[in-house]
Amino acid sequence: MSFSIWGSEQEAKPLSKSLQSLVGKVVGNTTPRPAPALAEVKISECALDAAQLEALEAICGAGYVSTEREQRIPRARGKSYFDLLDWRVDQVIDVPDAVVAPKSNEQVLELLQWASKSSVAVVPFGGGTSVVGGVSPLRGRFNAVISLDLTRFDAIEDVDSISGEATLGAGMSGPQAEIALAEHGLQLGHFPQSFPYATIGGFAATRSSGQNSAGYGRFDEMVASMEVVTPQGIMTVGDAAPASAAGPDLKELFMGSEGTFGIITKVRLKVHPIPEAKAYEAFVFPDFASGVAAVRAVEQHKTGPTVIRLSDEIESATNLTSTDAIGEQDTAAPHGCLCLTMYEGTREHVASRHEETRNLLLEMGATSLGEAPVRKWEKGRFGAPVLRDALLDAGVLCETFETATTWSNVPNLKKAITAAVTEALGEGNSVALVLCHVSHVYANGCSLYFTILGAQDEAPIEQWRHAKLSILRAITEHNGTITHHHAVGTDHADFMQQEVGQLGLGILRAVKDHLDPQGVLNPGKLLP
Ligand SMILES: Cc1cc2nc3c(=O)[nH]c(=O)nc-3n(C[C@H](O)[C@H](O)[C@H](O)COP(=O)(O)OP(=O)(O)OC[C@H]3O[C@@H](n4cnc5c(N)ncnc54)[C@H](O)[C@@H]3O)c2cc1C
Repeated sequence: MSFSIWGSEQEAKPLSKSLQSLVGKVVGNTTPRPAPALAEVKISECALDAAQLEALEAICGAGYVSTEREQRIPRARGKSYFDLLDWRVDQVIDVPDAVVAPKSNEQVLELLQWASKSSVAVVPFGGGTSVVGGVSPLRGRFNAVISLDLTRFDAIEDVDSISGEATLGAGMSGPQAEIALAEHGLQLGHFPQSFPYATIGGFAATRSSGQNSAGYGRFDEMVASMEVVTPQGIMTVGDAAPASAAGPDLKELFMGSEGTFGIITKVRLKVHPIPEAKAYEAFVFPDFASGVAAVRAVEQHKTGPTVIRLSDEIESATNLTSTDAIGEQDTAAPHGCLCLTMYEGTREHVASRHEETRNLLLEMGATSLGEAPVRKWEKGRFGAPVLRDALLDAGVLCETFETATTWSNVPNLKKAITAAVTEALGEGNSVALVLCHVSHVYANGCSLYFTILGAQDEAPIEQWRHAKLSILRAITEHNGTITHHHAVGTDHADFMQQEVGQLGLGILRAVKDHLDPQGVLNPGKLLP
């Protein structure tokens, strides 16, 4: 993946005519702010001396410690709007002093113990798709910082197809994992939009949730156990048995710990047979409220779609679910809210789940649009983020964020967030287009995922920081979570006390102090 954009340069796409016209209408004139070439980026000096680099090489092996720009620059930022803007604003970028790639638990342990003795911070790096500042190379109170790349944990260790479990290396990307499992007729079914680049370890470290979560659950629900290396030792967390009552579940401590408690090196996952059949159907609802009521009914009656998503009126009208047609008049759902559903499983199950879900949705006010809109969405679903790069190059403010709440609070929270972002950007005369959808559902509530488009002002980082603060305040004041699946990183850390309370924060700090007494693991992330 290229350092300053989503995906590779070959995947980059110019803005389509329809998207240009949408931007022109909503945002007005903008000043282009293109990303620099790698050779033009100004970076921080390497703070490690020759003896330290030698020590690192003795641990990881020759060729697995690098201080080259080509290695350090791509590991300096994730893929949030802040991260992508950082490259586009002329400044010296703080990059990790070295990139190291250990290959075994023993090497990781030795590395963490060396870092603890040598006052060097360690930032675990999976796919680098964090959108919350999770991989930023913060030094904290240390002299130097290294990026610990998990790439060499890339093997499928063992597969128990009778029990439906497989152990995967934490550095395997989404596609690597699915290809390896497919050889055994198995599938994980975790498809976040970052699937092409994000890794198994990253999914666990951030409690990721994929687009098929209605069918297969969140990533944390797929984890049976994990191998974790901390400066204090190597451990396996989670149950060898399918369930256990032996006290609190320790794997929960590491899920969502964002590299601050330990390095996840292997994950034992619950997997299932590759589905035999699929079915698709899209619907339109007259408004968001009736759509939300219907999606809730589907989840509470457990009629069983694998994917269910509902766009609000503005997202439906801008055609956001169809990458190549964003901004075109949506002929499928011109007035109303688009709802996409997909079903996977055996032929009989797919047929019965589809029928039961469709009957319920129709009863609750939906009109069927057939299968074409869902097929289009499925085809383009990993491609949309590429468009953000073109928008940023053109000087457009474009970011996404998410939260979750109970069904009864959905209207209240959506209204509060929309008002907060519109007001915050409006103060600087940047009109904001606020799009929203529901894409992860639970019996008691759902996530709300927002996409924002606006005009960048002359200080775009400060502009978005101000807006983001207003959004987080609106979320915490209106009973949302600060993150449903993007995690905390640096961007949400100041709101962790509101999220878990002072006592809760104390528990997390006590765990950190026990496992990482010198505090070298990912300083500045998760914990304020
Ligand atoms: C375009 C785009 C779309 C996205 N869509 C989704 C989505 O649909 N659903 C979703 O959940 N998220 C999504 N994300 C967010 C991101 O992809 C997830 O947070 C993902 O789980 C990160 O995985 P990664 O391997 O890239 O981790 P990284 O970005 O490398 O790291 C994330 C955090 O985890 C830590 N970490 C990484 N690996 C390990 C490890 N092995 N052990 C300990 N700590 C580790 C890092 O230090 C960092 O703090 C999206 C991001 C982008 C850019």
